[in-house]
Amino acid sequence: MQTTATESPQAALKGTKRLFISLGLFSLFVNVLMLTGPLYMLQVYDRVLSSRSTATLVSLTLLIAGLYIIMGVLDYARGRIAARVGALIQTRLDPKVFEAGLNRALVSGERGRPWSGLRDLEAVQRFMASPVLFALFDIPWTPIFLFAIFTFHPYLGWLAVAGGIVLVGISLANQQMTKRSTSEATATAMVSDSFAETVRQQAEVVQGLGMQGAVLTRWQKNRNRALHANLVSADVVNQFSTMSKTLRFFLQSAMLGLGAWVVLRGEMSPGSMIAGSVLLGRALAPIEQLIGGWALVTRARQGWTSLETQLAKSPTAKKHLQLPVPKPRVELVGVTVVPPEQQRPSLRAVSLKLAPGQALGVIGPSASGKSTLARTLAGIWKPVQGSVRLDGADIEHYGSDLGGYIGYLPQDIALFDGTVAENIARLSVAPDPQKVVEAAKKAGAHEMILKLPDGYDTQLLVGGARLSGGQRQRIALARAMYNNPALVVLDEPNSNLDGEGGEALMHAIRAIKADGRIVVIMAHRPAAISECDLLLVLHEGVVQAFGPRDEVLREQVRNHATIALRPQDGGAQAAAPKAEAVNQ
Ligand SMILES: Nc1ncnc2c1ncn2[C@@H]1O[C@H](COP(=O)(O)OP(=O)(O)OP(=O)(O)O)[C@@H](O)[C@H]1O
Repeated sequence: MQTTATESPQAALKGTKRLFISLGLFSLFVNVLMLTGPLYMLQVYDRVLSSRSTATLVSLTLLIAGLYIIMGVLDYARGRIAARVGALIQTRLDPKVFEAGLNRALVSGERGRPWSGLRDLEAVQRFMASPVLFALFDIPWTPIFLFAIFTFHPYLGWLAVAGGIVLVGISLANQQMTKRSTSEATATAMVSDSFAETVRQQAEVVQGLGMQGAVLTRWQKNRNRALHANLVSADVVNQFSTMSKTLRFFLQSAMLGLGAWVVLRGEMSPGSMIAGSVLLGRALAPIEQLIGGWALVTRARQGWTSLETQLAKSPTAKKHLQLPVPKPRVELVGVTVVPPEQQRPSLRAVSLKLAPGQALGVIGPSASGKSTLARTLAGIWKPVQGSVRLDGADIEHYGSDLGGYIGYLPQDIALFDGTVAENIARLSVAPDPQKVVEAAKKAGAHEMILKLPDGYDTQLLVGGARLSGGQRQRIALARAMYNNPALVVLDEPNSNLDGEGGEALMHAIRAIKADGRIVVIMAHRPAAISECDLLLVLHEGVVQAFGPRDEVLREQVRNHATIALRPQDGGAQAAAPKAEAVNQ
């Protein structure tokens, strides 16, 4: 059976039909073999006891022992098959669900929201591996067992049918009453878990600002709601489970009682009386099992539906013809960008061209669109209008290869669980040591990394070294430089750097330029643009100026001086000559 990744839950079921048919066949044999118990009793009571033949008893017992062994093997086999179908579905859907989680996180508004994808999938897998699934396969046999009871005596048959109807009623009521509490328990547990995770990640802020009490109260609110919903659901399930169990016990005794009465009337043998009672137990067992495991069924069903919606919403990466490795030429043509889930563009009609070996500095006040431009250049946000071109091709046409051609250093740096080398190599399975060291050297981080406890093999995050903000930023810079990307985008690269780190950054920018590649630096601090040839000034998402750095700076200073010197009631003209003078 292929384990290739699929795009939807339905597609994940492809090819499993045969496995489900074999589950049905195994269940058929298991259920047929279940008849051996009642048949054995029938024989023992009606034949052995009356004939007093020990030989018949021994041979019957040996026969039934063999049949029970076969039944056990078949039951075990169907359990294995079902668990593997569950695992197969999970393996097939895992990549798509994981990707859907990533896509969802890219939509800013969704980033902090709890996401249930992987848990939904696990719920489906758990259900497939549970005996509750077999209750569904066994239920079709209930009418057959009931029919067998009818063959003993219609009275017994009717009693069994009545009992069955009451149990089905109980199971439907159970289903109805646990639906709401189960989904509430799932949703609130997710919210509280996700809050706990955020708090754990921000433990230092929580400690530093004395927020422990407040976060605990907030977390407990949802936690308790989940607990309450779980309790309600467990109580209901327990209540119905007990009802059904008691009813079944009673029915089995009632069956014996009714059977005895029928035997006394001479209308049935004593063996049928016992066999009828056992058959009744078998007929009702799947219903009882379903009632007990209903929470699992509901959760799996919710998970399946939720996966269908989530995966349908998550865009599928288009297949692209693989383009050649791009040369470092970048062009923005009328690029307008609206951040995800926002209405207003944060970048409007930006056009510019960058040639190999050029460094562009982007400046502007807070919220002027610098990070938006960085994300757009890195292909994270797509323009609603215009296009970003790398070596003449729209960056979208590079598909998933794009990341390899671009180096991106975001404002919020995240390193991953792994060694320094693995982090620099962007978590590739087999990092190329030469390329790792080359990137670190170009980023001016090599010496700093060598001083770490295990150098490039220093473990980061889980159980590993705690790095300073500057060290993290320098490793992230090396990661952006890995494999010599045609375009390197640095969003506030010097926010955490000291003098040495700042010098390393300048070294990195010079290295990119010397290689004839392109670097774009979003900057707040003037030091970061000292190596830039070009400067772009953004204001409220609009280009205010673009051109050679010194020209743009001069223009900016002139404008600034013009505004600063402009009399409140006068015009710019009056101050202009003075501004000129300022520039000279
Ligand atoms: N993740 C996001 N989701 C939605 N809107 C965003 C997001 N990031 C930024 N914006 C919006 O885009 C606009 C431009 O923000 P951007 O981060 O690009 O500015 P910036 O110039 O980088 O600011 P700063 O210098 O403070 O980092 C802002 O109005 C902001 O509300």
